Amino acid sequence: RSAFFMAQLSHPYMTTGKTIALTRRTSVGKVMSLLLNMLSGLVITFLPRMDVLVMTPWFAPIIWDGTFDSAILDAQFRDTTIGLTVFAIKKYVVFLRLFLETAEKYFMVGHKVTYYVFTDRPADVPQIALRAGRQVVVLHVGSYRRWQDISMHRMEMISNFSRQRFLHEVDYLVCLDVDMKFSDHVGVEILAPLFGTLHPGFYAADRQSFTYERRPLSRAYIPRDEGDFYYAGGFFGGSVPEVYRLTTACHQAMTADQAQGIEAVWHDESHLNRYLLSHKPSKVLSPEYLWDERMLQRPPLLRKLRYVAVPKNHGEIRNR
Ligand SMILES: CC(=O)N[C@H]1[C@@H](OP(=O)(O)OP(=O)(O)OC[C@H]2O[C@@H](n3ccc(=O)[nH]c3=O)[C@H](O)[C@@H]2O)O[C@H](CO)[C@H](O)[C@@H]1O
Ligand SMILES: [Mn+2]
Repeated sequence: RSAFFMAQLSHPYMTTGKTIALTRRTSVGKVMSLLLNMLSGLVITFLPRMDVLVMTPWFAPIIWDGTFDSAILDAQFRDTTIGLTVFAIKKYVVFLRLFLETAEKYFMVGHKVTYYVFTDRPADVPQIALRAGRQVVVLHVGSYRRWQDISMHRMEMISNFSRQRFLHEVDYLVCLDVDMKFSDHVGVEILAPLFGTLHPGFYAADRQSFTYERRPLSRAYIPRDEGDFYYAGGFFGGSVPEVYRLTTACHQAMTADQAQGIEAVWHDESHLNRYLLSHKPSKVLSPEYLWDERMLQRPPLLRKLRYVAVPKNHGEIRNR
């Protein structure tokens, strides 16, 4: 698009008599549309995205297609090892194959990756052909009866394993839901000391309508007049020390809530939102990085769907 614009600028008919001949034969509308076309070329060249917010009020980039150059970033992160944490407890092991197969196609291609698969069913972890420099580490963990407890205890397990081994094994952690698949590039553009992802249901909503925990008794409480974004529980991460701090704090807050007999409305996601309000992420990922095609119509500003929900039958899969 920018090359096309440059060609137009330097084309002789812009400055010769041909221009006059051209305008005479065309309507005002056509001239206007030519001008608009030039203007949009200019906008696309110098302001890659005019249709979306590309920076938070604390100067953290918001990652949308068109805002980054993978060749530059891949060179910057050449010697980086990325750990991906994913939980497949009880019936959720069925999601692992598609998750891992699509991750091999799209996640951090060309970089060193360790998949940390937390499961109570190690025998059910599928064997997947991996690219060079990538490995699967199966971590045998316990289970809980309620799906909410499994979801929440991910914070505790990531915290514990961060201290025991992730700190010594990888540079960054990317913490993901398993009931999802990759469908486009997810690379080092996401990496930062601390990052969260805009929840696809709320990226265009105002803070009053965010589904934060609203009861002051909970440690996840956020009043109506506070809040930057509504972040999704299914995609966050950062450097290992930062993820260690985040998961430890969220686990402590959930333990304190439990002692008060209260459970935050959206469990770990509510606590993640509370944490990221007082610890501003250094990068924010757009909903390209977490989308649900069954729940939402894809708007034109969403040029890529990089990581999308896999439909699941809640009755069949949860609490089993
Ligand atoms: C996409 C997204 O933002 N998802 C969040 C959303 O719900 P979801 O509806 O996406 O929650 P979910 O059913 O996917 O559970 C969260 C995750 O816990 C794991 N799991 C859960 C149950 C089980 O029996 N076995 C098992 O392994 C699994 O990795 C799963 O992906 O809200 C949850 C809290 O309410 C979490 O914050 C999720 O991260
Ligand atoms: Mn999920």
